[in-house]
Amino acid sequence: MSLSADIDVRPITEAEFPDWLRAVNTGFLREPTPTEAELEARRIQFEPGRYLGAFDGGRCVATYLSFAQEVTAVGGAPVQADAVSGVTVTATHRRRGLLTRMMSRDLAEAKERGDVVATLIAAEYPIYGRYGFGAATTSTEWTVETLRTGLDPRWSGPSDGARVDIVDAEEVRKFGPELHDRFRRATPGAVSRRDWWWQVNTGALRFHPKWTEPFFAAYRAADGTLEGLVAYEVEDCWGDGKQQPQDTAIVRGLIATTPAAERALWYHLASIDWVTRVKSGPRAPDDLLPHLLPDPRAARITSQADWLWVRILDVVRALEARTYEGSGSLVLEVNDPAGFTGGRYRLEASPQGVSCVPTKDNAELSLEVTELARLWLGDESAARLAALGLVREERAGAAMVADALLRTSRRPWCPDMF
Ligand SMILES: CC(=O)SCCNC(=O)CCNC(=O)[C@H](O)C(C)(C)COP(=O)(O)OP(=O)(O)OC[C@H]1O[C@@H](n2cnc3c(N)ncnc32)[C@H](O)[C@@H]1OP(=O)(O)O
Repeated sequence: MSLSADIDVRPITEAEFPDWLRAVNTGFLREPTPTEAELEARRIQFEPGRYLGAFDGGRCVATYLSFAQEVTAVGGAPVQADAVSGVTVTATHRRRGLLTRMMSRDLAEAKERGDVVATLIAAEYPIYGRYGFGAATTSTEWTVETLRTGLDPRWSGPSDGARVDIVDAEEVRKFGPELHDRFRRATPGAVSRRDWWWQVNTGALRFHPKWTEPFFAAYRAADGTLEGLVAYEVEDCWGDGKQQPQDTAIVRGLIATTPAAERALWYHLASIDWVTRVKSGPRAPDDLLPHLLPDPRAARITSQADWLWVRILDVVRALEARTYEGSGSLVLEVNDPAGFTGGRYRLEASPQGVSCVPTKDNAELSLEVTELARLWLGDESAARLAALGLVREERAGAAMVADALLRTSRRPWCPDMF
């Protein structure tokens, strides 16, 4: 067995990409050898310096990649993020510190570059807290029993001049990116999508053997403005004796820039003949969906879990990038064992503006950088973290002040997996 120190952790060359991808597939327990189609499709994204590998002898035994992303802060500002993905360590080399070596290197480079945060979607909860990441958004999935919704069974589209139309993948590639840009800039926690995302999700780049073309439906307001898009597939199922269709519509993604678009697209899904069940896919925990239905109990929560994880690399820029609904002042003592952004800061904020500056004043709330990430987008409550012993009030009532400042009227949401 090689010691971890004998294993070289470094950026891969493009020539090493096939071996690296084989290691990714091995780590994610997929068929190891990539097809030519997968190799070509994934190679498009390759960025020298941002793809790390660990090599034992000639073999790639661990993988890690990062790419530039924007995550929307509370209030709509795009924040420069180091998005982390493709993290694997082959089972033969686990628990020897390889992830720690790759992560330490990448976060140091992100800090050096000036990224404000790092982001990822965690495969398992216990992996990333030790590196300063905190779960910053929650994802909820519903299953809707369409026959119970109480919707008018004769519904055939919006009645105010707006339209829902089936559109082709090619059209989606044209208008989707601009619609998504409007959507994500208005949605704290949402992240930017690369052109590659649209290619893969509309079938222009096909490498997954099980990928099938979904249906796309777009919503246009009466004045013609495109305000929503849903991609869904339908699982065909007929009841005993073929007397009753029982199809399930599975939503791959639904984005909308207005509540009217959201309503019309859910009504569309809940009104498709043969479809008796709609699986919503990942939504915000305070999504409008259940309450858009006359009988909200027709929508049942089928899963709820942490989704986007954030690692704050620059406390001042992260806290100054967002807006605040309340007014107040709070001294935070942030502990960052990795040394990127720890310190004592005075946050002064109101709907009119914010300042966050290093201070020598007494701390009022002490917390790890991990917990600050959980609070940053407004999804978590400082009072709850205090009750859990995860933040400490140095002044009585400081957690309540933090909540009045940091919490938001709508919860953040990241619809994407990356
Ligand atoms: C953003 C993404 O890509 S998410 C996908 C993550 N990848 C996977 O889940 C694929 C399967 N798992 C793996 O490949 C590996 O187990 C990894 C990448 C999760 C961990 O890699 P390792 O090299 O084993 O981690 P490393 O040895 O650096 O561990 C550092 C510490 O984290 C702990 N740790 C690592 N993984 C886990 C885990 N899954 N659960 C609990 N603790 C963990 C280790 O025990 C160690 O703790 P210690 O410092 O107290 O001893």
